[in-house]
Amino acid sequence: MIEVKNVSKKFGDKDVLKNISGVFKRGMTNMIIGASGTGKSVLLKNIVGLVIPDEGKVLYDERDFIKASKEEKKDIRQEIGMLFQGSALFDSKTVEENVRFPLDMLTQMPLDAKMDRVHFCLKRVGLENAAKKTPSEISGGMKKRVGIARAIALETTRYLFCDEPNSGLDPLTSIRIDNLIQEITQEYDITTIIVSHDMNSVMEIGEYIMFLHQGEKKWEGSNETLFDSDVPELNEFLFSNKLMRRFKNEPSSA
Ligand SMILES: Nc1ncnc2c1ncn2[C@@H]1O[C@H](COP(=O)(O)OP(=O)(O)OP(=O)(O)O)[C@@H](O)[C@H]1O
Repeated sequence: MIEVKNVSKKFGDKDVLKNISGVFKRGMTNMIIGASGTGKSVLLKNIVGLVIPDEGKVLYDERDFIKASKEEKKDIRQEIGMLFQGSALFDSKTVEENVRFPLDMLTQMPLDAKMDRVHFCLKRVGLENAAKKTPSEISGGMKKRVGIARAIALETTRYLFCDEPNSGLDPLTSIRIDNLIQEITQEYDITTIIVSHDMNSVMEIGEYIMFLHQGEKKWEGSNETLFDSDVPELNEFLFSNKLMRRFKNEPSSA
């Protein structure tokens, strides 16, 4: 579980995050959603320690990340897997070398054990036959899978952060990636936080959703309750496209 308590952040005189609190539970796909420029990525950066909040706390299973010693921070970082926007793979390395990268950087494991782990992770994401390929030889969806395999390569992974995991993917591949992230979250009992403005993803896997608007948390809930809200900013966000407006105006056939 990750708890964010009263987090605020200013850049210059601009309040980018205003007193944000929320609980991201273990074994659940938690999402931070909102329009562009509303503070989603800055909140994620505050959670992972790339940005230090001006005020507030970030607790990793009760461990205060901001106040933690260097050693404690190192321990927490070993438990974090990141799936970056655009996958961020090394083009010159093979798929297998990309997945091995965190093991090379952060562990003293013998090579045999590393390779076993790499192949286990590649198998889990359905890429056991692509181990020797380079990123330029595989599709966008496969690259995301490599990114997921790399994010869970460390056996210590307890937290998974995904920044726009579906960017650049077609809707069907996006849903497959969403489902894979959700399965892995449940299977390994990970606390997953996904930053997204993809409504398909939100509806597919948004078990806990935090909606940000201009740096403020305006709503929280699940994909089950998303459409019951009377928060104008959320409704404006949800019904910003024609398809959703049509869905809103169609009487239910149920
Ligand atoms: N390092 C920084 N210095 C100054 N301003 C910043 C910095 N990082 C982000 N901002 C500003 O903070 C605001 C929120 O940015 P953020 O990247 O969190 O938005 P976002 O909701 O993730 O948007 P998008 O969906 O487009 O990625 C923006 O106005 C951005 O310009």
